[in-house]
Amino acid sequence: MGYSSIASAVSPATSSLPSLHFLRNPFSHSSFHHLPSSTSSTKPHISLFTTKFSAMDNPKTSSLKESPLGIDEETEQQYALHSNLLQQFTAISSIDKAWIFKSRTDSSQGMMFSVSQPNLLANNKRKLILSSTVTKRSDGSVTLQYAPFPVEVSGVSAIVPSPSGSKLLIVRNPESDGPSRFEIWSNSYLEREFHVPQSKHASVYTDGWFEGISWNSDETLIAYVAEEPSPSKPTFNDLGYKKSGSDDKDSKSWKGQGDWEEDWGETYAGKRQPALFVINIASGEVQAVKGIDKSLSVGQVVWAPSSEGSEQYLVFVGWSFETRKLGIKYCYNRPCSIYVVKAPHESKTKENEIDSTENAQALNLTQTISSAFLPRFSPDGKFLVFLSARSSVDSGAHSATNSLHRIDWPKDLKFHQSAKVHDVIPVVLCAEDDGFPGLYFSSFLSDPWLSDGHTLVIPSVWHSSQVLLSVNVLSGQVKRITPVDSNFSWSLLTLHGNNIFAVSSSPVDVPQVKYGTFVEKEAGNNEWSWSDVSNPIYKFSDKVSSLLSSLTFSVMKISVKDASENSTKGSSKPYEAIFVSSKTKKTDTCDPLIAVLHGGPHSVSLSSFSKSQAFLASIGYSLLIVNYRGSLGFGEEALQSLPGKIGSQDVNDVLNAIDHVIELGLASPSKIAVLGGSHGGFLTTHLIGQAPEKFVAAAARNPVCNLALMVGTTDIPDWCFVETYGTNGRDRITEAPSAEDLTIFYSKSPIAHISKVKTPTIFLLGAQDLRVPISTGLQFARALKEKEVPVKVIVFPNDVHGIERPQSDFESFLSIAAWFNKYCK
Ligand SMILES: CC(=O)N[C@@H](C)C(=O)N[C@@H](C)C(=O)O
Repeated sequence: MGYSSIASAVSPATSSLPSLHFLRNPFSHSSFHHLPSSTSSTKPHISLFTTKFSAMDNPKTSSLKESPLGIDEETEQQYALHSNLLQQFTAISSIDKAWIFKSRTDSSQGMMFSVSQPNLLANNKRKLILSSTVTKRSDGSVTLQYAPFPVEVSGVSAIVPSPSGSKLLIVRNPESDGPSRFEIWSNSYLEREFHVPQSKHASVYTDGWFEGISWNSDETLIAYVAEEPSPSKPTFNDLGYKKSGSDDKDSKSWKGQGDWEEDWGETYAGKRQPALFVINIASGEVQAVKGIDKSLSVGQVVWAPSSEGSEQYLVFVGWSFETRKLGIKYCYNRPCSIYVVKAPHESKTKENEIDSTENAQALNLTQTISSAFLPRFSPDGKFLVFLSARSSVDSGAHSATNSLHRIDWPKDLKFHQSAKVHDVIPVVLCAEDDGFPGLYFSSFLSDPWLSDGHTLVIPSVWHSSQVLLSVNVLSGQVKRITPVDSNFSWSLLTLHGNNIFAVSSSPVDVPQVKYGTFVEKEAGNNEWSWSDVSNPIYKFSDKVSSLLSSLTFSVMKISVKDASENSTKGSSKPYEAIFVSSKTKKTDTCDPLIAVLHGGPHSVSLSSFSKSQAFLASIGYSLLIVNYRGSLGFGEEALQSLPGKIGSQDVNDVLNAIDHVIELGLASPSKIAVLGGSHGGFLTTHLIGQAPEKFVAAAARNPVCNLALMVGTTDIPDWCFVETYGTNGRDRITEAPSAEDLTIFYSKSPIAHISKVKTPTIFLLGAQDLRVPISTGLQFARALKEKEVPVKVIVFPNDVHGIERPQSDFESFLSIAAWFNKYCK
């Protein structure tokens, strides 16, 4: 999710740990240094309006001096004042993943942590691996002994241990048109290395959505998802067209562009056709899986259980589309199904070629449900469990409450399209006060099972926190297994048997690794017990530590103001806001307040650690992070109350939450700023138009300011219809909106209120954003400038919707701090 809606797990860290670059270890490659696609450019950002209008203000209202650098003196001072602190926050590492391996001895096991840390200078993320040994003490607790140093891994796109833990697959994706590299490591040596050329396939998907990399049970084959080779392009030379078939490159010919093909939109630029492949790790032979209709994009592949001598099958998710591919990032409303297909096997034909075509048509196992993804087999292979976003598909909302399902797997491998789909956890419409609000998650561990073989452990959003749940997939019983009295957020790292490693954090507490185990009490009264274990990277700056210890947070319930007789029960229940403030009240006056608004709108701000928010709180702001109705984690009725009412219900929920803290004496009405991205930017720019007296400063990151402009240029025009009209809007979706549609889009947009805006506003815009194209933010900023409202715009030329590249993120929050300090202190 974007815009810190779900902050990543982060650990205390130090930037002074040595990084070892071994020439030949599993994670480094001497000749190939992979950078995430978004990190390759070092071009400076373009700050619009910097010459004529100084770095920020309108010329008529500002008397700021312009420095030769194009930065005014005040901004320079602010940058100098806060940049070092922001760097210290930026340097805090995140614990991204962990793997636990089979026992070395009865009491100890090997474990590996993957940790990342932004590298501002290189504008990429440093990835580190730290090994450790877990030792179980007689009292049931564990200790972790880490290797003395982490190892930096570069150029690695995916790390996937084999089921037995005796082999490790390392995938290195090409930067441009080189091959994809597969390395198979065994203990400490490289067993095999294969280079798969672009003519076979382009990059392997490691995006967390289409991604699926799966070892078969005897560890001889790996199934994975990769981009199909690009379609051939016409070649021309000085005589005209060069007939196809000749791939020769010479200086006298050139490649044309060929037909344009739709891709999957935001963050998937150029990704058109994820397809299935299997590599044999003895021979390096790569086969495309046959029998899958070309109209399907596929992902999330796993091997079906197999017995010796029987055929092997693959289970995967397929996404189809009608006339165009609509953006898929953050959009769970794209219909998808689970399929089964025979895995390719090598049988020699007359011509001695590998043939894997017979009887190979993929079968859709979930035709009765509009969405089925994240397939996982039970350890005994008797059933297949999957998640469904059918509420989202059926309503058109981009994300909604999920449900969990089960199919019994046929022993005789005779598959039926009409396989019975059992409901394990249905969609929760309206939760009892402290009851389970429904399932909200979109990724699983590859092996999420407790030792009984039928209980899953999953993370899920529960109001403003992420908790861990156990789900018995036979009985449908759901239990919250992280402490009920904790309002921290938890994420799952790995589990083994009934032992869980997780990370827990809060807005004012850096992530802490936790160990959880199942304590068997009297019959039927088993409990989970949680303890702290040492963090993989444990040192961070004393300054950050002391600033964080001066902060506190609470989760507030806010009563709904506009509930009517027609409102559903779920939409009349209180929503929540996370309030972060200084522990000590220094004077009679309150600290200035920033209302922080997530995007989506069907996303959530979690009670987890976010570096940028902690930085703003540390420099003297209280934060009110509002989970307005429509957010994930509060049941389906509350979520579905928003589509059709954007720009009013959500705006009023935020104003109501702000009034709540003012009434409690926690904020001063004259010192309120607002900050949000995407739909949170829609709210930010709406609020300064609809409540112009309320806000003294605003910051909008890739904001939706004009739906009438966005609808024709975004990768998700359907979103504009559904959020504007509600579920009925699905019938109006078209590439050619009518004049009536455009009028309604305009009237529901922040731009409709522009004449009232007077709040100084900073805009942070990613020029590569396909979701909310830069034109909508620029139009609003230019209109404000025309009205002589103080405006600053920073455009990040190589950033997409999330503006997450380290230098862009750093400059964004430093500039937001400077802007707020100028107008809101
Ligand atoms: C579905 C979607 O991407 N909506 C955008 C307008 C938005 O608000 N995006 C969220 C997810 C974000 O935080 O970027």
